[in-house]
Amino acid sequence: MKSEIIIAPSILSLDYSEVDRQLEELMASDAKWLHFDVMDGHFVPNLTFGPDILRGFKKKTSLFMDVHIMVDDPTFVSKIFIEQGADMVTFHYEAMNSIEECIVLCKEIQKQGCKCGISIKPATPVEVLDSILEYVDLVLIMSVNPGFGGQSFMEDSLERIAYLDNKRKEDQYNYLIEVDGGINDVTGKKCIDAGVDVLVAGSYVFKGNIKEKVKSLQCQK
Ligand SMILES: O=C(CO)[C@H](O)[C@H](O)COP(=O)(O)O
Ligand SMILES: [Fe+2]
Repeated sequence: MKSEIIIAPSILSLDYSEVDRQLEELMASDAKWLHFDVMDGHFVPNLTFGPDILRGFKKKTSLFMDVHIMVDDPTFVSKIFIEQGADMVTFHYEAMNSIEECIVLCKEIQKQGCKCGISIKPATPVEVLDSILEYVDLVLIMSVNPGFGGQSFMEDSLERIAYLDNKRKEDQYNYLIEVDGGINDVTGKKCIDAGVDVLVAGSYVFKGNIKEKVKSLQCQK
C-alpha cells in the first residue's frame, strides 16, 4: 500500500526576524506537521522554546504540532506542552530510568488526549525499544546527536529505520517512524526507502524557497 510521506519542518531553523512570512510560506506548502524542538540546556547543550511560544504558533497555524522534548524531566515538561496544544509529544528514552517508566509516561500522555512518541539518540541500540513498540504512536530515530540543527546525517540510522519497519510488519504494530537530523532531498530519499513515514527537516527547508524544498522531500512510498 502506498502512503504519503509526512514532512515536518523544524522551527529550530526558522528565521525569527521573518516568522510571519516564513509561516505563510509553510502553510502554502505540502507540509502537514510543524516540528517543535524543546531543549532545556541540560539534556542537550542548547536552550530553545517554552510553552508560550507553542501557544503563539497555535494561533497562527493549524499544522499538526509535533513536539520533540529534549529535556531531563519529560514527565513534567510533556504535561506543560500538552496543556498548550501539542498534538504529539516525543520524549527521549535516555532521559528516563527504564523502559517500564517510559511505558508509564507514554500511557499518561495518551490519557491526556495527546499522541506519544519515543526517541533514541544515535548511540542507543534500537532494540531497547522492543517492549514499548506496542504502545507508542511514533518512534523518532535521531540521525544526529540532538541539540543543534545543521549537522550531517548519520548513515547507520538507515539500519535502525529498517529494523523498526520490519518489526512493525512482523508484529503488526501501528507506530509511525520519524527521522530527525541532516535530512535533505538525498538523505530523505534513503530514509523513505528504509521505511520512514515522517521526515523532520530544519536547515534544508528554511534555506531557500520553503515550498519547493518541502516538495523536493515529498514523494510516494
Ligand atoms: O531535534 C533537532 C536537533 O536536536 C532538530 O529537529 C534537527 O536538528 C533539525 O535540524 P536539521 O534538519 O538542520 O538537522
Ligand atoms: Fe527534533
